[in-house]
Amino acid sequence: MSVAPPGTTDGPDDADRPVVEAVDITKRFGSTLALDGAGIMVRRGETHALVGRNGAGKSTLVSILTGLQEADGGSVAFDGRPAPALGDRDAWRQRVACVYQKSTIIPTLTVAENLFLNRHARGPGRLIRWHAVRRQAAELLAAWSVDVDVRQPAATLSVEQRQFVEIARALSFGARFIILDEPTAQLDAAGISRLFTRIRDLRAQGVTFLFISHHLQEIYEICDRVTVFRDARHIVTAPVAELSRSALVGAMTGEDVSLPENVRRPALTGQPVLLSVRDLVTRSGAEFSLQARAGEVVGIAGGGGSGKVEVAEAIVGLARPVAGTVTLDGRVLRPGNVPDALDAGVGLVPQDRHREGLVPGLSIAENVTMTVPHRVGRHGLISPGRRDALTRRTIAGLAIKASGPHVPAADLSGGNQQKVVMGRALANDPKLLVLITPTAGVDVRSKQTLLGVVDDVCSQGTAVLVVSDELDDLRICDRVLVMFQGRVVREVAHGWSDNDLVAAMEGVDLDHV
Ligand SMILES: Nc1ncnc2c1ncn2[C@@H]1O[C@H](COP(=O)(O)OP(=O)(O)OP(=O)(O)O)[C@@H](O)[C@H]1O
Repeated sequence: MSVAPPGTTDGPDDADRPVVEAVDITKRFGSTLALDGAGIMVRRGETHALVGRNGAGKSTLVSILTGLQEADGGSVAFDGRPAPALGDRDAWRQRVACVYQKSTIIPTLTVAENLFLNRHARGPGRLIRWHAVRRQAAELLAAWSVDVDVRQPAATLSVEQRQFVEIARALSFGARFIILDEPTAQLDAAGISRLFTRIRDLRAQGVTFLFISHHLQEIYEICDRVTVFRDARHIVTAPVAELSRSALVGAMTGEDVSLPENVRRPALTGQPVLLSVRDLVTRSGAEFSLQARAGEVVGIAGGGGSGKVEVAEAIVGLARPVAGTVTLDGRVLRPGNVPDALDAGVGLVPQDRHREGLVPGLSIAENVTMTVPHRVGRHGLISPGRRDALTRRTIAGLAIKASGPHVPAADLSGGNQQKVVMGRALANDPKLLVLITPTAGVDVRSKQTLLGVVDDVCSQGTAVLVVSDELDDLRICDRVLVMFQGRVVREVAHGWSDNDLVAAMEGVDLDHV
C-alpha cells in the first residue's frame, strides 16, 4: 500500500476530460421522483457548487456519484470512462469521495487507525505493524499539511480536523475529486476561512471539488462554476461570476425572492416578563442571566466556544447547569429535565437534529406529535384522524416537501427534516420557543418560512430565543446578547450593523480599536 503523493494526475490525456459527467440521471423512491433527467459536468481542477432548495435532489445525486445508490436511468463517467460497478467500492474510492456533515470516522479508533482501516501494513504472520501504520498515517497527513496527532482518538477531533482527516483519507485512496456536503454548517467564521484556504491549496495541487452549501455568499467566495437543481431537474450551470445573486436565487426557486429583512416590531415594554434566567452557570463555566418578555425575540449569538449552545441547552433541560434557576411563566424548571421543560411550555429545536431532534424510522406525524399525545387523543389512545389533521396543518404551514403525514422522516431531505423538528416544537403552542441554529442546512426560501414562524408565534405572546451565529437568523430578534468565551460581552438592539455584530462575536470591541 502506498500513499499517492500530492499533485498526481492521470496523465495529459485526461486533462481536458471532465472529472465527472452525469447525464440524464433519473432516480425514483416510491412515488417520489428525486431526479428527473438531471445531470452535472465538473471540470478538472475547478471548485463547482451544487445548489438547490431542500429536496431538490442534491443528496440523491451525490449518492449516485459516489456509487452508494444506482440510478434508474442515465449514465455516470469519470475522466471519460464509465463509472465502476456498484459493488466495487475500491474502484469508486479511487475516483471520488464525499465528506458528509455526519462523520464517517469511527470515534473510538485513533486517527491512524481510521486512516488505514482495513488496509493496515502487515508484517510476517500477517500481524498488523502498528508503528508502521502510525508512521504512514503521519506521512499522509504531513503530505497534505494536516496538523493532527495520529495517535489521538478520532472522538477528540474538532469538526474542522475531522473534515481535514477525511479529505486526506480520500486523497490517499487516489481520489482527486472530493464532494463536500455542507462543510461549513458546523464551523465558525475562523474555521470556514481555514477550510477555504485548504480548498484553495488543494485546488492548486489539482484537486477538484463539488461544494454543496445553502450559504450563497460562500459559493461566490470559493467556487468557479455553479449548477442549480430545482424539483429534481437541472436548471442551469454557469460561472459564478456570470450569475448574480438574485439570478441564482431565482433559478433555485423559480420565482423572485426577497431575502429576510430587518423588520421592526412594536415596542414590548408593557408585556410581562415570561422567562427569567438567573445566574445560570454551565458545566464548562459559561455564565448567563436574562429576562425576556412575552412576545419578545431575543438572540443569543457567538462563535464556536462562546458558550451560547451550552447556555441554551441548560435553559431547556438538555444539560444540567451547575448553578442558577430558570423560571417560565412563574414555574421554576427542574434543572437538566427536558420533559419538565416541555410540560412547562418549552418548544425546542435542538442543534443536532440527528441526535436529539428526529426519530428517523417514525413518520412525520409520529415525530410532530410525539410530545403532545394529549392534543391528538384521549386516555392514552391516539386518534389517527386528529394526528393526521394536525400534521397536515404542519406540512402546509411549514411547506414541508412530502406526500403526506405517513412518510418516514428518514425519507425526507435534510432541510425538510429540520422543518419537522420545528413542527414538533410548535405543536404544543409553546410559551417559550428555543431555536438552536434553526436554519442550518435550510435553503434560502425555507429560511424565510421558518423565520416567518417566529413572527407568528411572538405575535401570540410566545417568547423566543434564537441561538445562532447566522446573521439572517439574528436579524429577526428584538435584541441580541453576544457571548464570547462564556460571558455575555454585549447586548445590541435591533438594527445593528453586520460589522458590529460580527466583531462582537469575534471578541473585537470596535469602540476601542
Ligand atoms: N431514501 C429515500 N426514500 C424516499 N424518498 C427519498 C429518499 N431519499 C430522498 N428522497 C426524496 O427525494 C427528494 C430529493 O431529496 P434529496 O435528499 O436528494 O434533496 P436535497 O436537495 O439533498 O435536499 P436538502 O438540501 O434538504 O438536503 C426528496 O423529495 C426526498 O424526500
